[in-house]
Parts: sequence; structure tokens; C-alpha cells
Amino acid sequence: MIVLEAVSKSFIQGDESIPALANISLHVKRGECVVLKGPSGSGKSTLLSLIAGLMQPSQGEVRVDGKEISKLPEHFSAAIRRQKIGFIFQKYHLIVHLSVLENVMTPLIPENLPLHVLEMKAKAVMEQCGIAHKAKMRVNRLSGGEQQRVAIARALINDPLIVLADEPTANLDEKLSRALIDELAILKEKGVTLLIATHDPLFFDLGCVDKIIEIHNGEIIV
Ligand SMILES: Nc1ncnc2c1ncn2[C@@H]1O[C@H](COP(=O)(O)OP(=O)(O)OP(=O)(O)O)[C@@H](O)[C@H]1O
Repeated sequence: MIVLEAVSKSFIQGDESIPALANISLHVKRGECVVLKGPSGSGKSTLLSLIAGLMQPSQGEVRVDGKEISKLPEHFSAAIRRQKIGFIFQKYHLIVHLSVLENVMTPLIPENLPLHVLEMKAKAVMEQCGIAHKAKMRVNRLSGGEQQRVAIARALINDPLIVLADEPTANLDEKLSRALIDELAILKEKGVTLLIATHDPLFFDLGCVDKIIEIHNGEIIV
């Protein structure tokens, strides 16, 4: 489902090349739940962004559901993202002046679906994430935990095959973190492939996690 072959990524800043990932090879099977563990700055977000096709590797290959996302032009990788991937960002990336409902609908806007279909899909995921009662509220009026639920609903509206979650519990208390973990476990039961980047110990001893991969200074520790 997700394959990385000898992937490296460096960021160029002025004359400097900042290495973020070095020679990463990784296979995640369909329906697996994999936790990517590592300290801040180890390269976890970069790895998720490469899988989502949000950036290109400096070297190596990234394949998602058989397609080499790392070599596709932006409009094709954007289409794969829209159709197959749900991304839960570390800092939510919600559009602050829009309502909960509008934020949840945004990933499907390029699909040109009729508005009532969009709203129906959004309502279903908002119910699932326990945020439907705030549908009309602007997201900047919500608590951190509520914003996180909006971000999850938005990640699920396209019924993704793959969910990538970047530090999904970073801004949640333990109770909300456990609720989020239950939500992820339900997705796994439905056959969704999950890749979760985190340093939250709550994830390190879960029945629903198939594999924990440790990453340090951009390299996988074996
Ligand atoms: N756009 C960028 N430009 C320059 N350097 C970057 C950029 N993005 C990431 N880096 C660098 O790449 C390295 C890996 O960063 P990354 O965000 O992937 O780590 P992380 O493990 O996700 O950290 P955190 O848990 O704090 O989010 C860091 O040294 C970071 O400073």
C-alpha cells in the first residue's frame, strides 16, 4: 500500500543543504497500523509529507497504492491525495474564518459534487467525530480538542484508504487522546491503512498497532 525505497530528503536553505531523511526504506501493507516514533526533528513530518505527495524526495521512490507519487506532476498527486489519503496535521491547518461544516467540506470541493451531497458527507463524518452539534460555528471559537475533531472529520470526508496522522494527540489531554485512539482503532477495523507519527507513549502499547518504527536523525533504527 505504501512503499518507500531508499528515500532521502534534504532541504536547501541558501547555500546550505539540511538533511532530513537518509536512505529510508519502508513497506506498509494495506490495513496495517504503523506508528512512527522519534524525537522532535527526527524527520517524521517530512516522511508523512512525502507519502502524501506534498513534497518530493531528493532521492528514492515513494509509491502509494501502486502509483509512484514522488514522480507525478502536482495535479496528479493532488488527485491521489484527495481520493485516497486523509491527513491529520499536527497544527490542524483549519481555515479560521470558516465554519466547522465548511472546513470539513473543503477537501471535496474540487470534485464538483452537488452541495447537498457535500453537506450529507460532511454531516456523516461530523457525527462520527462528535462535532456535528458545532457545524455552524466558526472554528476559531472552538477549543483545541474540538478543532482536532474537525481536523479528523475533514481527513475522513473522502473515505480514505490511508490516514496519515502527524502528532495527532499533541494538543489533547489524556481523555481526548484516548478518544482519538479509539477513533483510529475503528478506522483500522474498517480496513484503513494508518501511519501515525508520534512521540506520545499512549501509542506504544496498543493492540491495534501492528508495527512501531523508530526514526532518529532521519534514519530508521533497527
Ligand atoms: N521546510 C523546511 N526547510 C528546512 N528544513 C526543514 C524543513 N522542514 C523540515 N526541516 C528540517 O528537517 C528536519 C526534520 O523535520 P521534521 O519536521 O520532519 O521532524 P519531526 O520529527 O516531524 O519533528 P516534530 O516532532 O518536532 O514535528 C529538522 O531538522 C527540520 O528542521
